Amino acid sequence: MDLAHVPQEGQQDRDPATAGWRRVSVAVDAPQHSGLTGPLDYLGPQDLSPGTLVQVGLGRRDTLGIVWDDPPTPESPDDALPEDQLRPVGAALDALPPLSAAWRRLLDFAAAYYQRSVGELALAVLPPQLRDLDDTQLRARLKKLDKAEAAAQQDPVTVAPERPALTGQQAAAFAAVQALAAEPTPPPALLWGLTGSGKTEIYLRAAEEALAQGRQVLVLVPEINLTPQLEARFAARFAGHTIVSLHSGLTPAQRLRHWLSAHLGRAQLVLGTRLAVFASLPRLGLVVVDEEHDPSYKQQDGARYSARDLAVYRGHLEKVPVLLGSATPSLETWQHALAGRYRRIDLTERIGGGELPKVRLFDMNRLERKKGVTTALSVPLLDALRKRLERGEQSLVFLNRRGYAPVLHCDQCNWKSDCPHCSAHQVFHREDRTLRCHHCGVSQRVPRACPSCGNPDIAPLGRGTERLEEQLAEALPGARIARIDADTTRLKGSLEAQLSAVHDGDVDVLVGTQMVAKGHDFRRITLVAAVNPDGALFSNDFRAPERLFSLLMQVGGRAGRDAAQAARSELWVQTWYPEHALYQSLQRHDYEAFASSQLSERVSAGLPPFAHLALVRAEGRTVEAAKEFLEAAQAQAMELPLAMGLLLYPPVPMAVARVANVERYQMLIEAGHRGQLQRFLREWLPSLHTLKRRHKGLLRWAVDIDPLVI
Ligand SMILES: Nc1ncnc2c1ncn2[C@@H]1O[C@H](COP(=O)(O)OP(=O)(O)OP(=O)(O)O)[C@@H](O)[C@H]1O
Ligand SMILES: [Zn+2]
Repeated sequence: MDLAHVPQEGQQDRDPATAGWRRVSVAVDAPQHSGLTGPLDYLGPQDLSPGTLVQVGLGRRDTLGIVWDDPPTPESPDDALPEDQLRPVGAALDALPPLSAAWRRLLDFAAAYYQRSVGELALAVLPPQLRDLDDTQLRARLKKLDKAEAAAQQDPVTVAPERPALTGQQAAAFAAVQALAAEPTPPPALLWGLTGSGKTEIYLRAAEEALAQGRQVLVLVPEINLTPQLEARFAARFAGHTIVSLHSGLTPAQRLRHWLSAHLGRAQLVLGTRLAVFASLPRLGLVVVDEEHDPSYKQQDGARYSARDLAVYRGHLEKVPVLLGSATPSLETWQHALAGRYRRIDLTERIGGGELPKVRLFDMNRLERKKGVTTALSVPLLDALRKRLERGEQSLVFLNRRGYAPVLHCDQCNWKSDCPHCSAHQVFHREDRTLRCHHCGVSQRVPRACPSCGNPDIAPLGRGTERLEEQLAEALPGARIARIDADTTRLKGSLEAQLSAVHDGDVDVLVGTQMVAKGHDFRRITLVAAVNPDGALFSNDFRAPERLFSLLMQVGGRAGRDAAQAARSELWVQTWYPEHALYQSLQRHDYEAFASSQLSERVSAGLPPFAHLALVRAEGRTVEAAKEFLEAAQAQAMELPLAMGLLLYPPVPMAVARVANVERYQMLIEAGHRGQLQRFLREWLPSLHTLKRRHKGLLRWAVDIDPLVI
């Protein structure tokens, strides 16, 4: 039943205050499972423009809504409630200019594509504080914003910022970007450039151009905290301009302020993470997506959108250029470029003649195997590290696993530190003597003896960054060793402090997870070593090799950025499989060869970008609940004519099947055409809401379109 419109007592007697009002549609946060997907009809004044924020009643509560576009004329009069049964809208937030038609079309598209209700998505991407303010309070906030901006205008920056002369290649790339911007409907562009080839300078120039034309620029980055340098470079280049950031680390008040500044057209530059793709920008002129291949552009809960893909759609909608930058583009983007749908712009040389590090594939099979000897730090690697120390150069040791050891183990009874709530081990963290589950977060003190047999000799198995740091300290006495991972950077500002210690040369050997791989412009690193990267070669996850290749290229790209040292820069890969095609391409820095071999595997396996996937996940109190729901859902799907030609795989447990005592199952759907998949889902998914009510042990289900991990 349409709860929003249950006529309240007395409502039929039309209030004279609403005389002459008309039918308006309003997007409200009605979650999908209530069965209301589109905007709802209300009564509103004649002059209420689409995009205005209004208070409306929804069921028994009041909520914020957005006036959407004119309600469609219903096909039959029965489809719409008669006007005298519609509820009138409440107060409007008039202080705020309406959200633009382009913004509403972006939301319409995203909601339809990711199978969410438009109101739920639209309200979720607005700053949360907007819901709590009335028009008067909002006016006060706007006044404060005016004051702050007037104060900033007081000391205008007069000195023009320094900017380097472009290299020949950069000049050509920039000319290509300019040509793109001049087209009436610019296609998206892939800026494919080696690490350290000066991509950022191209973003800066392109931004300058757009700003000069009075347009706004949106720059998306994967994780803002990991790239303080990029932010600093934009801030330095555009001193005197209004730059705001949008990401989840802001306080609610900051987020509202920054959002307002963008919405009012005052912020000229918006730098943000994936959620910023939904920023309201009335004069958008350019979108940049840095490190476009990065998995963090994909939202992992709620509406699981890809900010990269939505950025491309937004560019198309608003006819503005979208620059996708990467040294190792996602295979989706690469394939678009190969097919000519995206324009490709290449930067093939490092700035200042810096060379890419020489890649050494270190064959672990050649090591003498002795029990108890650590293989993470092979003798030749330690020698190489010592050499750097003697020369006063820096090294980076990369291991994508935090903690001390992934598991504690008793070799008498074979006890392992399993998480009681998840199908995963608890990771041993030595620093605070805890066992912690990285899936559900549960943590406990390390037991003194084996909880199962009492053996006091329980030992860590395997190695994380914490242990690696300890082993390095033993092997390299006197070396200044630092570690950067999610554990050492929990406190606000600690990452920045640690990064600047590296930049200032206060660190000899840096140990870290993928956090150290991202765009840091370290100048003194001449050796990068990946000590144990093989795991991804044989993963079930078809994207694992792609991620490993880009991670290694990216982390290797931290070495040799200073031309003077580039010649002796090395990337070491300790591997049991030196002949593997992935490593062979890596050794030649040959992304193209890697991409082409991956793409041919994907063609034959029927995987993206040649097929389109959707994943339905179900979580239940029991395995049966989750599994049976998906089986019933599949049976319903089979009845639909639209399922013809689609592949519906049988439900299977997720890779980590149990998290926090919840059993997780998933079911994959594969289609040759995007449109076909979309039409099928639109028809099928609504029936799952009803189905859920019949499966009592089912906690929730969700759909993930274009899932990153399957
Ligand atoms: N034309 C230029 N002249 C001199 N220095 C430049 C020029 N362009 C860029 N640089 C400098 O070269 C270094 C590398 O450039 P930049 O960081 O833009 O590369 P990138 O391709 O973005 O690298 P990554 O992908 O590794 O982040 C930076 O220190 C930058 O300031
Ligand atoms: Zn757990």
